[in-house]
Amino acid sequence: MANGASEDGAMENGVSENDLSADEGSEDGVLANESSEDGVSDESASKYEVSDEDSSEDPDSSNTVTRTRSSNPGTGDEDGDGDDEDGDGDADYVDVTRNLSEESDLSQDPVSSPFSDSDTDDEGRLFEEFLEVDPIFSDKEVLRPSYTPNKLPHRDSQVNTMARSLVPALRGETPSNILIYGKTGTGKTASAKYVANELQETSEDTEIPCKVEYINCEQVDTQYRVLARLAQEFGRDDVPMTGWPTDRVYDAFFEAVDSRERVVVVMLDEIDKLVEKSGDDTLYNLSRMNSDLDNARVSIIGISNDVQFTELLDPRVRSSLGEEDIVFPPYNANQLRDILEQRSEIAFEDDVLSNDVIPLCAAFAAKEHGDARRALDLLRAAGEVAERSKTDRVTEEHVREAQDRIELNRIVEVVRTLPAQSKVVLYSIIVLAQEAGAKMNTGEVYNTYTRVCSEISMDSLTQRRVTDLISELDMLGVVNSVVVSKGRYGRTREISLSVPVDETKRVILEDSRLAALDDANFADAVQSRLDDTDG
Ligand SMILES: Nc1ncnc2c1ncn2[C@@H]1O[C@H](COP(=O)(O)OP(=O)(O)OP(=O)(O)O)[C@@H](O)[C@H]1O
Repeated sequence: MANGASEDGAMENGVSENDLSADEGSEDGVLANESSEDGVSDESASKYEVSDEDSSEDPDSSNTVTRTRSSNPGTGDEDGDGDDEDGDGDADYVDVTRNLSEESDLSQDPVSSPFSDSDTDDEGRLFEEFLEVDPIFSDKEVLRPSYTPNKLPHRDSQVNTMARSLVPALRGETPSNILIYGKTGTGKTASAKYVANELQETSEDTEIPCKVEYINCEQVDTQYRVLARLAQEFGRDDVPMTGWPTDRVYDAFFEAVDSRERVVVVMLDEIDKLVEKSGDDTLYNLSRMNSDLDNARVSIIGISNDVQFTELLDPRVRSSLGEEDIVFPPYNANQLRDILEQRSEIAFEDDVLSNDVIPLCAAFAAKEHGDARRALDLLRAAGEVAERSKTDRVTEEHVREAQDRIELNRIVEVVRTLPAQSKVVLYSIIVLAQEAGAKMNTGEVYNTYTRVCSEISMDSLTQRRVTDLISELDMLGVVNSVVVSKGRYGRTREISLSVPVDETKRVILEDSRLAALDDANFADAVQSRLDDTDG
């Protein structure tokens, strides 16, 4: 993940050099989770929160970031569709005893190495050079999203609430439906899967078995596919993934599930995707099944990072689905530290992390939105940076470099996926920034934009539309645009670039429609434009 960084691509990251050194007297010191516009300021960074309270109880889950997630424990098949999305096979519970002793042996015993003779030519020394360094990771896989931990610090109350709602299943009764909300990386899936595993294991000793079916609705996103998947899981292998009338698929699932006494919990992760794509029919049908079933009982756990999606539901579905709502608030820096500490004990060799590393990773992730996935990614990336620099210790500098690279990757992705017109607007801003100084106004951008458009024979938009595109670029964090007062000359919008020039330009020019700009020279045009403005 930490690739694609250019030498000059290092960006100002949000936590200052002094952030941690200022914390020496504080045992629990973490960075204050209050950020200035460009990150945690030096001032705020020298104040440390030691509170264990959640930094934010705000369940505002407007964040709709989605990603492919971990696999179903033991199967590697996250959505049950036969694919192993993360390609990790069945790596959810990895063997924590695995270590790199083989590599260490080689590195520590150069005599036994086939390349140990100093007279041998340099060819073949490639790996030896890397092996000479003591390993940093003892098991890197546990830092990846595909690993499901069996302890989840700071999620006791959510886990207990889930368990309380599901315990009737162990008595053969119908458990309440549950809706789980929270922003990305707040442990919703990890907690739900943990509870599901415990439930299934406990039910092995009871008369009536419980089965939890996990479905990721980002992949299985229509009623047909959900029902077909469920029918197949309950033994109806003959149900195709397309082609039957939906009623027939429903009947197949109904009969299969009701063929014996049992309790089935259908866990629909990213449930908002299902509802957005194909409405609430699936939820309606699943939630009214119990009144017709003779032997089996079905309940639903829905997981979403978009709290708004319930507005799309029929009120009957909404009330039946939301019998129990559980909110997963973002983690604060203290909580992320605990999560990282726990994971790092398995992931890293002893004593390779310097003291600042975990607090700094936690502080960066808390400053964004309390995302544990992000914190774990950063810790892993920092370890990889250290590994590449062939040191045997991960330091604060490695974390900062990893953070820069992650941030740069984010920007590259944002720029790459912009529509062509936005890329042209951004390119115009880059041209102006390079030729005429960091700050510019909308008129200057528009004039350069029309020149750029004619250079590549692209229709140009109106100035009003271009102003809208600049605002969108501002929202994406690619440019900074502020309205400044010019006294009696009124107000004007001042625009500047928030991303590294070379890297951004490179990504824009990858777009074949804009590639011709590589050779174009706008310096004269920009200069005459500025002369006009001055005049
Ligand atoms: N309390 C915790 N303890 C240990 N690890 C955690 C905890 N919370 C989250 N994680 C880890 O953080 C990563 C993201 O968690 P998870 O996938 O459960 O988030 P999520 O809320 O479902 O996110 P999304 O909405 O993006 O799907 C996983 O690697 C998970 O193991």
